[in-house]
Amino acid sequence: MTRPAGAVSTASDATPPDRAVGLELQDVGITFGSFRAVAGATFDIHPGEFLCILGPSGCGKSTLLSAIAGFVEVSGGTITGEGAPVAGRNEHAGVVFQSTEVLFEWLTVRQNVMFGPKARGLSRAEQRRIADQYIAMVGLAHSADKLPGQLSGGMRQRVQLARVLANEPQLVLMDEPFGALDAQTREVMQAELARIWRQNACTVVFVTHDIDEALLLADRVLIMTAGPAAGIKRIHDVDLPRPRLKASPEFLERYERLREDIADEVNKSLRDQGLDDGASS
Ligand SMILES: Nc1ncnc2c1ncn2[C@@H]1O[C@H](COP(=O)(O)OP(=O)(O)OP(=O)(O)O)[C@@H](O)[C@H]1O
Repeated sequence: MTRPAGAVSTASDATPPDRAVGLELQDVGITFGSFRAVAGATFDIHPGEFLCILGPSGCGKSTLLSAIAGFVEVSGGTITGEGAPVAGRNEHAGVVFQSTEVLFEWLTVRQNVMFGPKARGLSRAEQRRIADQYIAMVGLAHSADKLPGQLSGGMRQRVQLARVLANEPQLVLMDEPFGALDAQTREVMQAELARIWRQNACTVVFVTHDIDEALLLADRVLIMTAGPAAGIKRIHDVDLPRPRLKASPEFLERYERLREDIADEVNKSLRDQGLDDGASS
């Protein structure tokens, strides 16, 4: 399928899937020793939605995502899923990190992706079927027998995505997964992710620095305040039909709204770091 440059095709009319999970965060606080990273974070994650989290560098986006994943304990408030508190590792969640260092370098692409299905105790035939399905989905069928060290950065990121998706998580948590990619690979990956999200009918929470990326992908964009004690500044509904075109007047108008909203927080954060305000414009 040919798409205009910069367009990401996602289903705006996708029916909320039965299997997708939602979460409710109520007055969540996260501290590291005496340092309050996040305070008073209250918001819902809707089942089946694509939620992007934007905020100044260092404000607490990864920390919040880690708490949702259950990697970091909350020091106050609650995170609940389907009415029950999420305790410990969130079993519904698959996490995609910015770094691809989490790949097993001594295993082939296929073996990396088979890892989850194998851990779930599926038969070898089933492990391979699932792995090959997700490897094909991220466009790496021709590289299934290669080692991660033989792949480019973008291909490694796709292996990581396939490995997480092979666990068929109901909730996919992504921490700037495309941050290290060149612009062109990033666009391809954004489109691929949008397609997989639609096809797998899962809930996605996606941390990014990039307003364009958030507007291309998200149903809603959550803006965090500058830290310490970062909270939720505002949540924007992205009421744009898909596919979205970066150059369209509607897109640019939303972009400006988000940019204005985030600018104060970025400036505050830069001031706190002793950097010039002008650098953020
Ligand atoms: N394990 C930790 N121990 C102590 N402080 C931490 C720890 N993890 C994060 N922090 C602090 O919490 C704050 C939020 O960090 P976090 O990595 O969540 O920010 P971020 O918004 O994801 O940053 P970036 O945009 O630069 O990736 C920072 O001040 C950071 O130094």
